[in-house]
Amino acid sequence: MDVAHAYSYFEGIDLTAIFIFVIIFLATVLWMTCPKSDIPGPRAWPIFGNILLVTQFNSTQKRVKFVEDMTRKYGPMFRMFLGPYQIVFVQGHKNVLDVLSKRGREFMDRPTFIPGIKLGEKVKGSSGIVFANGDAWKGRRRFALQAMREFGVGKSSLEEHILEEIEEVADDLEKVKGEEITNLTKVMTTASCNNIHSFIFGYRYKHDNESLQQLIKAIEDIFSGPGTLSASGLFPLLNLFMIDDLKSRKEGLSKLKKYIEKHISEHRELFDPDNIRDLIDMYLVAEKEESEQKSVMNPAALLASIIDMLAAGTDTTATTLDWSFKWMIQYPDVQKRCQEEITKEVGPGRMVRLSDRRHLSYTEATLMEIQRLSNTSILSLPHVAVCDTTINGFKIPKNTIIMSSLISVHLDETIWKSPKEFNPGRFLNESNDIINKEYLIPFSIGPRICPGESLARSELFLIFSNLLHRFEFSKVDPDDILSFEGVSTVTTSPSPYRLKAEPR
Ligand code: HEM
Repeated sequence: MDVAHAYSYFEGIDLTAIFIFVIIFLATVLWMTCPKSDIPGPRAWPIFGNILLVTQFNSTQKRVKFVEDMTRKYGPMFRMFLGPYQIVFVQGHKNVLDVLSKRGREFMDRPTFIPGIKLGEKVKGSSGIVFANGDAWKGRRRFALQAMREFGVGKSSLEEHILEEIEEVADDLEKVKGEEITNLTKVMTTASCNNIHSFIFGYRYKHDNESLQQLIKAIEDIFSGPGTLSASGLFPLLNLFMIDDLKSRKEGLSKLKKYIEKHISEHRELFDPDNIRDLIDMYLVAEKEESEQKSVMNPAALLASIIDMLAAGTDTTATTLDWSFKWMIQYPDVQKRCQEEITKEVGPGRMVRLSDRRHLSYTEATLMEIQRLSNTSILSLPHVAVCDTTINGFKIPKNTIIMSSLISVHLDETIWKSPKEFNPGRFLNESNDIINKEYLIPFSIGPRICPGESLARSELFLIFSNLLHRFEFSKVDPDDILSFEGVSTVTTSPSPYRLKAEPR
């Protein structure tokens, strides 16, 4: 067709009208395919949703500020879309307790359909506890709690292990007495990893042991990544040019897997049903008993559950301890009052034991205040709506991902007077009894509440009180200005700081 012919072909057709029609058609298609929601939030695009914002949320170290900015724009309940998946942020004690506890069963699953989560489970070889749902989750979680009762919390063997650990931490601090310490995080990570290690594998390492340091490095790799709601898990091409990559998490998981595989095969070889030594032996018993239910207890699930417990139990506890001493050097009067209480109730000649806890209310209240303000896990872990439901009048379709802001409960002005102030006294009444426990939820609440809570609380209490008993912690220079804004990866840790420890 020559040009003259082509021109005559369009003669009589209004090209402007066609152009407008095409634009309207495309705009309608775009509008119809945009993810929609009842809940306020930024405009989401077809296919991608709010991928850039989600990436920003994952990679920003100032996650608290990110959530504050979004709240200012869209209100306390807002949403973003990771591709087609809606993520709803729930804030304030009323809504958070409703979602996690009162109607916890409606929101108790994990979003295992998210590619970032699937990828992690693939590396592990199975789901363990943290990202399992249904009967598999229930069975393994029940097992972990039972093992903790058997070998952990309340058992003198675990207390002895923790006290041994504290002796080694004290030796480490003694070696640098009066000098500037900038790596308290490392000391605390070593201690908490060793504690959980002794519970799972039946023994602990000396601090300078190479295997222990490699184990810690693997756990750090898992926690330094973007977390599970990763944009690059959904669109792997993004790995090429975004910081939001999953590489370190994958590497950490593979290293942990290798380490644990070696221990499991050793346990299988030496297994003696009349001498159950640790969590792995217990699992081998359960595995045999549950042979009918291979989907719950099987070798891959054992391995994945151990990875979960090692990873979940190390970084969280260490980070809380790291925060604790930062608060203590900022508030020397609180530190002094804890020390006076410990000296009065325990005396100078022995270590603090778990049985001393009920006499050390002020020290206990101080740890509670530290957890309230430190918020190691600001948004808990993702949950998912298991059915169509509502939150605070907003429609929540099945499979909506829910991020419950634990920090918003801890800073809720309707519960706490001057919530940003550090004041352990808010957890004590006039008779020195602990109060206001129900609104302190650093371990979350409801069906998914952290199964390691009792173990972690024992560790925190023993390490914190014994170190205060032995050492005076202070700023290196009284003029040092400390920031209490956290740095977020998977957990939220204190920004780097320096301190010194002098034997008392
Ligand atoms: C200070 C220390 C700790 C803190 C602040 C903490 C906090 C949390 C939080 C907020 C969750 C998410 C709960 C939810 O989804 O609603 C969780 C889950 C979990 N934690 Fe901890 N945790 C700590 C120590 C531990 C320890 C020592 C263990 C080791 C046994 C552990 C094992 C787990 C496991 C396995 C889960 C997943 C539970 C499930 O999905 O059913 N945590 N933790």
